[in-house]
Parts: sequence; C-alpha cells; structure tokens
Amino acid sequence: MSRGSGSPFRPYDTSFTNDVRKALGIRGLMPPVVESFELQKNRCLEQIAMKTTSIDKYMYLSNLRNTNTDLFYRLLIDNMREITPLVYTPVVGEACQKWSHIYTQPEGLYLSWSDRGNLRNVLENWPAEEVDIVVVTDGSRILGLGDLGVNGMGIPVGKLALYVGCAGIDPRKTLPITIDMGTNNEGNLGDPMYLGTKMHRVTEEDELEFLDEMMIALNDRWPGLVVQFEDFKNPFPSLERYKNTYTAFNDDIQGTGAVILGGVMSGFGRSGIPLAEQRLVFMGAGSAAVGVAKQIVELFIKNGMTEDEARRKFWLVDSKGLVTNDRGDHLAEHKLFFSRDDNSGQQFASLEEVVDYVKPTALMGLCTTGGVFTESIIKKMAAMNEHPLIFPLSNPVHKSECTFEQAMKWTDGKVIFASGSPFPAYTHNGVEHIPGQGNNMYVFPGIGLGAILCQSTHISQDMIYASAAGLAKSVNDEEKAKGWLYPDLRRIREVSVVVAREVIRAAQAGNLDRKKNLQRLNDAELDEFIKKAMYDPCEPSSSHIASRVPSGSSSPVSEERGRF
Ligand SMILES: NC(=O)C1=CN([C@@H]2O[C@H](COP(=O)(O)OP(=O)(O)OC[C@H]3O[C@@H](n4cnc5c(N)ncnc54)[C@H](O)[C@@H]3O)[C@@H](O)[C@H]2O)C=CC1
Ligand SMILES: CC(=O)C(=O)O
Ligand SMILES: [Mg+2]
Repeated sequence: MSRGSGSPFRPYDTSFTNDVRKALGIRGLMPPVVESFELQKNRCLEQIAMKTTSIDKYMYLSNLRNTNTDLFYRLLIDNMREITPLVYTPVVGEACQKWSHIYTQPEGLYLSWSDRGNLRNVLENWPAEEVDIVVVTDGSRILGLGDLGVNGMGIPVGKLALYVGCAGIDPRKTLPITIDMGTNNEGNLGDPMYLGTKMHRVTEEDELEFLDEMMIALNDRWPGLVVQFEDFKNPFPSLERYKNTYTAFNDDIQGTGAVILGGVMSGFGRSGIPLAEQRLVFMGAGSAAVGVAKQIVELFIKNGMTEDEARRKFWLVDSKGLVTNDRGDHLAEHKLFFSRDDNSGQQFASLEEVVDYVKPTALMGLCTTGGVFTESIIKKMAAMNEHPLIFPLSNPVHKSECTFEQAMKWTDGKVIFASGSPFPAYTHNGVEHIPGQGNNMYVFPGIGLGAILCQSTHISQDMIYASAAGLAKSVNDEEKAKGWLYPDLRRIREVSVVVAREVIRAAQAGNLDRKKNLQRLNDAELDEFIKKAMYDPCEPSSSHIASRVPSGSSSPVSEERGRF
C-alpha cells in the first residue's frame, strides 16, 4: 500500500541486515548487498543529477517519498539546501501547473463538493489511525500562479514534507488535503486530463459551509489535530471563523507574517534606522501583505508606539495603486486597517510614484507579479537609504519582484535582501553573498510542532509572534557576522526546536496548553523533550524489525505499518 505523502510503508530496503531479511522472510527479494543510508543517499543524489529537468527530479523524489519514506526524509534532512527547492518552491509551482499530467498517485486526500454531507465517512477512508496535522488548500491561489484547482495538491504535500524534514513531525501522522470546490481556471476546465470536478467554483458562502463540515469531521476523527490553511484566494473568513474554535492557523497570513517579522527584527537593526523612522511600502495588499504588515505592527506596538502610530508606518499598493480611503473604489475589508487618509486627495497609481512620495526605508513585494521592482525603483531605494530593505517575496522564482543579482547590482551591494524563493549566491566586489530566503518554511514547521507537542487548544497571535522571536533568536553569531537575516537552512531542525519551544511557552502563558506537565520543564529540558519527539529516520536494526514481526507470521511485510 502506498497512500499519502506520509505513507509509512518501507519496501524491501537494501539497508535491511541479513537477520532482518530472515525475520521478515524476504531473503532473495532484493539484491544481496546490505547498504548504509549514506550509500543509498549517494545513489539517490546520482539519480537526481541524471535527470535533466526539474520536473523529472520532482517526480523522482515524489516516488521515493511514497515508496521509501525513511530514505526520502534522510535525503531531505541531510541535503536541505539542495532538495528543498525541488520539493517546495520553486519546482512545486511547476509541478502543480502540470499536476494532472504528471499524476501517478493520489498523494493526499481529495474532498469534493459532491462529498458534502458525507465528509466524516470520506475521512474514514484515510488509512492512518492517527493524524496530528493537516495542510489543506482549495487550490484557488497556488503560490503566485492563480487558481489551479485540485492541481494545487502539490502544495499541501510539499508543506507537509517540510513539516517532517524541518521539524520532525511523524510522516505517518500527516495528511495533505485538497478540497475540490471547482475551478475558474478555463485551462483546467478544458483539459481532458484535469483531475478535479469540471465545474466553476462554488460561492464563498458554500465553500465556508463545506469547511465547517470538514473541520467538525476532522476533529471528530482526530480530536485536537492541527489544521494549516494554505493558498486560499480569500483566506480571511476561515481564519476568523476557526482561529478561536480549533487548533488552526493560516500559513499565508500568519506564517508569512511571522517569518518576515523575524527577518525585519534583524534587518531593522542592520539598517541602523530607528523603528520610529521606518517607512514600509508593500507592493501587494493581499493576504500575505496584510499578514506581514500586521505582525510588524505588533513589533512597533511592543516598542512603544500606539496602534495608530504603528499602522501609519505602512503604505500598501495594490493593482489599482496606493490604497487610500478616497481612491473611489470599494476596499476589501482586510485593506481598511492600512488604508491611508493623509494623501490630501492625491492618488498614486504606480509603485514608483509611491516610492517618490513615501521615501520608504523598506520595500516588500507580495503582489504575484515578477519584475515590478525595476532598476529605477531599486536605485531610488539605494539613493534614499544607506541600507534599504528590499524583500521580493512572491513565489515561485519568476514571480519574484526582482532577483538577488538585480538588487545587489542596482544598490551596489548595499541592499538588505530576502526573497520568497531561493536565488543563487552573487559575488560583489570579490565577495560572495548568499541571499536570505524569507519563506514561511522557517516558522510553520516549528509552529505546528509546538502546537502538537503541548496539545494547544488554539494557535494564538502570541504563539505566532513567539515563533518570529524564536526565529530571530536562532540566527547565530557567525550568520550575523555575514549579515544574514535568517539561519542557514541546513540548521533548520535546530531552528524548529527553538521556534517550537517559544510557541509552547506562549501557549502556556495563554493557558492554551492541554499537556500541562511540560510547564515543569526548564528551557533546556523542554528542548530535549522536543528533540526526542522529532522523527529522525535511521537504518533499521535487527531488534527494531524483529520486535515488530508478529509471532507465527512468515512474511509480515504486507502488514507492516511501522517506521521501518
Ligand atoms: N515568501 C513567502 O513565504 C510567501 C510568499 N507569498 C507570495 O505572495 C504572493 C501574494 O500572495 P497573497 O497575498 O496570498 O495573494 P493575494 O492574491 O491575496 O494578493 C495579491 C495582491 O497583489 C496585488 N497585485 C497583483 N498584481 C499586482 C500588480 N501588478 N501591481 C500591484 N499589485 C498587484 C493584488 O491587488 C493583491 O492585493 C504570492 O506570489 C505568494 O506566492 C505568499 C505567502 C508566503
Ligand atoms: C510560500 C507560500 O506559502 C506561498 O508562496 O504561498
Ligand atoms: Mg502559501
């Protein structure tokens, strides 16, 4: 059986010792050699190198995850910088666009509109007894690629792979869900191979009713599980509805908010400009932009500003220009908090006009439109600031508002930079610079891990803020000396321990933790507890496997659901 990204079934693995093979009755069913994970990983890396396209590499890795879960995660954990871009952004974006064509296996659970009224029964079909965490999308805004319908399944699958790799969530207890509410993508509707229901999207009200049923059904089958909402075109209603009722959060609003808050906590310090003098222009005024701005507002408030003073540090620009009260259009609810009323009737249609008017210290890109941070705009940022913060955060790479190379060249190396998708290093004046990746993957795994371990009833704003503070704390002296805003991705599991610890502490402070005995642990003990709880795949020992062979069974492999 091979179902789901967290499918635990390990096939005849060449790391099985002869004793193990005997115990399982599988001698001869695989090559005779007994290999270490190390050797097997090298074979995997060789095979990945042989594939000439990113999508082939993605498909190879998906197959590995589904057929040898432990080996896949060993490979990911030990090669985080190399493998993450292949299973997450940017390649997952291309995989989603081609999902219905590269499809070989389900990868997760599909809940369709036609299943409404019956979702509890459909959940019964998922084979895992226990589920700790769900990532769910409706496919309506996949990265910056728009409505991809059920082809968006690559996103919950990829996010959960990072939950396992970055934070050691048990893969058997992860569940990727795509809800099939139809699609307004005419390309999908006209594609004979499209894997979703061929109908236009149901209304937002209908979708919310469906989500209500889903949340009840999920919590009925797996009480208290963590639910991460991901890549919904309009994620605000579900966040408002569930954040105080379930252990649920929205990664695009809150996770992104936390990761960028963590980055600016370091970045503002490096820029040398006091908080009171910071002015932030956001290109994009959607869920991610508002989520990020709101978290930074919290930072300003914690540093002595009133809420009103804090919100006035932000200028949001959407496809119609600067968001103002008197622009003449009906502003969506989520934009109102940041809408400007001090523009003296002037309207600004383009980003460059806004930059001239505001003279920002920081420029954030969350507008799904590649290249909008032009040479002219970036040069102006460098002329106005000794060290401008420029964060092109849209995904995948071709949606990035500028590249690292452009930001470095056009600011003559002065930029403080982070991007949503990874960019290659750039050598400036003979020194190699590695760009920061301001991606929610630095926090959501630790948020989920913390919430699972302390059995939090909700995921509060304080827990989200704590995750950002934990991330900022995780940048070590060596990384700071190199000017990095984020820790080395190769240390992500250490970082996730700190993030999880801070999240647990915030849950405890808010009395949201159900597992009260963690309160007795000091920080070092809590870190130890977290580390011990993390899945860390290793070669199976004879005793490990032998202990799982049911007595009287000659070949228990087909029954095997254990970690090996
Ligand atoms: N780095 C990270 O960790 C994350 C990055 N993102 C990226 O952020 C982007 C936006 O995501 P959401 O806010 O959820 O989407 P959204 O659809 O809610 O918002 C997009 C916003 O961009 C504006 N926009 C679109 N084209 C524009 C243009 N040409 N000029 C000015 N504004 C324009 C829209 O008016 C809207 O306000 C996506 O590309 C996504 O991949 C999202 C979450 C996390
Ligand atoms: C990273 C992420 O969550 C996004 O681009 O939507
Ligand atoms: Mg997302």
